[in-house]
Amino acid sequence: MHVGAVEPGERALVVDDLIATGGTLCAAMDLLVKKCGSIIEGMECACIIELPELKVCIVWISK
Ligand SMILES: O=P(O)(O)OC[C@H]1O[C@H](OP(=O)(O)OP(=O)(O)O)[C@H](O)[C@@H]1O
Ligand SMILES: Nc1ncnc2[nH]cnc12
Repeated sequence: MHVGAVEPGERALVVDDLIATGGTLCAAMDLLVKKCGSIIEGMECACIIELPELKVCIVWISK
């Protein structure tokens, strides 16, 4: 993620191409909150492909 990628007042959509354990997607969300949390109005995430055999269910809560 580049410095200044998200500016004050903007919304953020985090997209990962594939979700396996969800670790990468959660880490990206955590990074956004850590760096820009106080200036982001809304955050959502999405993935294109999931691996259903892993039966992953993500509950991400901003810390
Ligand atoms: O849900 P997770 O368990 O975190 O796994 C998903 C991540 O794994 C893959 O990336 P990878 O680390 O293989 O690198 P790549 O993007 O270069 O393929 C994929 O692109 C996701 O970003
Ligand atoms: N279990 C998995 N299968 C395929 N690609 C992956 N990328 C990360 N985890 C993966």
